[in-house]
Amino acid sequence: MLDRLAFSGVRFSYGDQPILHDFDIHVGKGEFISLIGPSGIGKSTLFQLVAGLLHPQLGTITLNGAPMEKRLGMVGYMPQRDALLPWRTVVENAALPLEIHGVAKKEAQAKVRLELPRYGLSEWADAYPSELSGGMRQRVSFLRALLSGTDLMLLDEPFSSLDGITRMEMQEWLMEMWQETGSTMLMITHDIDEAILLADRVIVLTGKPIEKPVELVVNLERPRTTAFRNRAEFLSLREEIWELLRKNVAKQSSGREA
Ligand SMILES: Nc1ncnc2c1ncn2[C@@H]1O[C@H](COP(=O)(O)OP(=O)(O)OP(=O)(O)O)[C@@H](O)[C@H]1O
Repeated sequence: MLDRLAFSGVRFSYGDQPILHDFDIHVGKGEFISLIGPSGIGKSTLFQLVAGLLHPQLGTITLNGAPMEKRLGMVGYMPQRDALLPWRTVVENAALPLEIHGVAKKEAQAKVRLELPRYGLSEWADAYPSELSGGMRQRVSFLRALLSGTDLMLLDEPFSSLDGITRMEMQEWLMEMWQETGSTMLMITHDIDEAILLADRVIVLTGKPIEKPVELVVNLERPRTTAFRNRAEFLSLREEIWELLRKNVAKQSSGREA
């Protein structure tokens, strides 16, 4: 089967600061991939390359096996903070990508209203972002990204601004949405437990430039709940990822001292 997304031999640098060197990843259709790595390693740069906002200096990025120059609009993007427009209601915010694609306003908003129940937002259709909780705002943001008409979603630390309890609720909710929609998801997170709980594979990004990402398969059945965190397989994966990250941080700080 064709990869939904593939990086082959990708090289990218900002001036003389190398970020990726001969970088390969392959993401299958419908997979959930978590990307984890230390701050500043290049995770957001990776997303900008996927979205076509940046271009590799060498190598290729393909969607469904085809190299695409213009990928903007072919991926849905959910940022760390919801970036909802404060002067638009829930329905008006979520309908935005449909309107941009030329769907008439009335029709776009009717489509959004049909979706709201499974986002737990039926009662909030005409509310403004300032009236919503953080979790609700992120659900609107997710719906908006999904309505951009693609099944390839980039989630950039989607729950980092939420409190611990809401974050756990949202993780379970996202797993349900992923299973319902069959979307392909790439999620950046700094949270090892979140990375494992949600993903089929965790890709650990280390090194400067990032060269050979370490990929760990999460062999836990689905559906999963946050209680899976206590399982022996989960704990051993967590230890393995932490070891990889710790080694890398230690290497970087000894490099700085040298
Ligand atoms: N437009 C740019 N021009 C020059 N350097 C940049 C640019 N954007 C990012 N960088 C640098 O590239 C490196 C990787 O940045 P990036 O934001 O991709 O990392 P990150 O892993 O997403 O970081 P964080 O986890 O802190 O969000 C950093 O050292 C950053 O300072």
